[in-house]
Amino acid sequence: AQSAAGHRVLLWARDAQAAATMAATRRNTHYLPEAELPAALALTSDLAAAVAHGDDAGQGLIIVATPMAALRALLAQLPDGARVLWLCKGFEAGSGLLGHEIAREVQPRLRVGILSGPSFAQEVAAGQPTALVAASEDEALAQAAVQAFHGERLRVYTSADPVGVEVGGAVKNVLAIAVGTADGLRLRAEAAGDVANAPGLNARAALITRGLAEMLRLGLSLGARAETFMGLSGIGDLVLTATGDLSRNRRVGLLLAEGKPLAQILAELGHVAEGVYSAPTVLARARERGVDMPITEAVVAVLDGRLSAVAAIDRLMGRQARAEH
Ligand SMILES: NC(=O)C1=CN([C@@H]2O[C@H](COP(=O)(O)OP(=O)(O)OC[C@H]3O[C@@H](n4cnc5c(N)ncnc54)[C@H](O)[C@@H]3O)[C@@H](O)[C@H]2O)C=CC1
Ligand SMILES: O=C(CO)COP(=O)(O)O
Repeated sequence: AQSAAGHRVLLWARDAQAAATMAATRRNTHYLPEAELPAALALTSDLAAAVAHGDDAGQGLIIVATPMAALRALLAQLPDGARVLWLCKGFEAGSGLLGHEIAREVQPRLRVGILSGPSFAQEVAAGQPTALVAASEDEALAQAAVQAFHGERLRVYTSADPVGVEVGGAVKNVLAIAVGTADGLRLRAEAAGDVANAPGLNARAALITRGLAEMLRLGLSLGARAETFMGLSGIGDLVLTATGDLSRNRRVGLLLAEGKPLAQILAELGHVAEGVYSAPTVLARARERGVDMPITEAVVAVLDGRLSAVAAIDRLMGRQARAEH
């Protein structure tokens, strides 16, 4: 998309063979087979060259489009003052940190922001209409993201709430696993011709809405603004990921409901499902702050193999009655 917008884009891949194959075939057959790479897109496996190109003496934009697990190492290699946006969504496993917290820890002199929102990569690559949000405490950087990416097929809004945008992106992945699991149970029940007691469409709407309440509670406790969760990176991405079958996190849930072991699901997926890695850290950070996140808690227990999908629904339904807000 950036090439199409007329920018000089140099795409870095850590694997030299993969970079060479993409340069020759103009396809990324493993990760995005449907898309033809634009002719103007250059490729390299030389990180220093990619960083120098993206930094462009502080005038360019570096976009980190790796899983969350690679963000820390990449940020540490960027020069002082570089302008960087990342696309990854999650809490770092182990440290439990969000992207902007990692940046503050490893490279406080970067100018940082997040590009997030409901955006399946396949649809973006196909030029299908998409709306995103660029979030940064640095207003000029958010505007630079708009300059770079906003166009006929991609609307980019700005936000000054990176905390809210990152919490939304991280928590919606966990909730998509929950909704995928419930939908998987429904599909199984329908196939067996016995839907009595199975979670249906009512349950899906309840999980999305009560999940949004969990996201909001955690976000507020971390300093986010409430209105961010009503936006593209909150409810927008939650609806997309929880209900769209292109979602890898939703697919993890669908397969958990079939009783498949998590290790097998992840091996077959071939892509990252960030919710699997974020779920325990979301829960840990929520507990630190005394925030109640029962759906997240159920997802963690199902992923750990401590609770079956059916028992998770029963546990959520069996909770004590309370006020909605
Ligand atoms: N695929 C999508 O529709 C969207 C994904 N995201 C987020 O973007 C991030 C990346 O997602 P995808 O690209 O879809 O995942 P993916 O699993 O499909 O692809 C990951 C890519 O990162 C590379 N990679 C993995 N580990 C790396 C490392 N240590 N160093 C350098 N490169 C590494 C892989 O080779 C591959 O090219 C995730 O945090 C995801 O939540 C955000 C919006 C949409
Ligand atoms: O973040 C996404 C869409 O906005 C992609 O979701 P998945 O990682 O679940 O595929």
